[in-house]
Amino acid sequence: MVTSNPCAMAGAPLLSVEDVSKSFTIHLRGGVRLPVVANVTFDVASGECVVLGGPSGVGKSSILRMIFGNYSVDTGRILVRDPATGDVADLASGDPRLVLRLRRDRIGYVSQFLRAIPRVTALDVVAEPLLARGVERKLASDRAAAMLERLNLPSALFNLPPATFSGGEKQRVNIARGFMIDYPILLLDEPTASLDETNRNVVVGMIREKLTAGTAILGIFHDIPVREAVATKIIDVSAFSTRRAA
Ligand SMILES: Nc1ncnc2c1ncn2[C@@H]1O[C@H](COP(=O)(O)OP(=O)(O)OP(=O)(O)O)[C@@H](O)[C@H]1O
Repeated sequence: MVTSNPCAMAGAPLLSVEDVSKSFTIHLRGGVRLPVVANVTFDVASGECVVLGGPSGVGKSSILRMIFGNYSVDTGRILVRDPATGDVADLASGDPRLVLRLRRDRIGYVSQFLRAIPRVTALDVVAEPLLARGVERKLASDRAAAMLERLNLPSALFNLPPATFSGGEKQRVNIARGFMIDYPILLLDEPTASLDETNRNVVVGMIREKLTAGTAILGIFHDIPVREAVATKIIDVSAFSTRRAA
């Protein structure tokens, strides 16, 4: 627990994971079932940065993907609270329209890898979340450029599609995109894994700003200095591992 960071102003949980379990069914192997996690229960409040820890393969990314609605949930609830009204929606209910609405309004997700779309420039990839919310193109582009400059992406790359960028350049485009909107909840899956120290520190600064603004952050950070700089709570996912218990 890092007491010096802004997460100290934690309030009501914006995200509550209650008794969630997940197993995968491998259809190409005769429907064999692979249990991964069970009884996953934790909260993330406004201004808190909860970090999922534990060994490789224990289920950290799977938990993030369930919370973003990429993976279905076998049992349990994923409650997402509206910070303005206090209304609560259960993302685990499996309603695809609800998942899309929560992704648009409440939950941002920075995955480990950028899914580059052919011919779309880095600037447009980053500006897109603003354009989708009706922000005028020039303003969206200016803000995207400022975000990429902050992340030290060379300006010569701004108008190129990221497909041929280095791993760290792609990751910075991905982070810039994920940080353009002030979602109440932000999920971060190893956002600094391919970055050098200078850019890791930039990202730590960006995370701390989000926390000060009241964002509830849930992340995976293998990088120990980054983890120590941002985490208010670390949850060892081994505690929920069905494999360990087996
Ligand atoms: N789509 C899937 N289909 C089948 N099995 C999967 C799928 N996604 C994840 N798994 C399995 O679930 C387990 C947990 O994977 P997960 O990626 O959540 O672990 P992790 O803790 O994030 O690992 P790491 O730290 O190595 O990224 C692994 O054994 C993995 O093979």
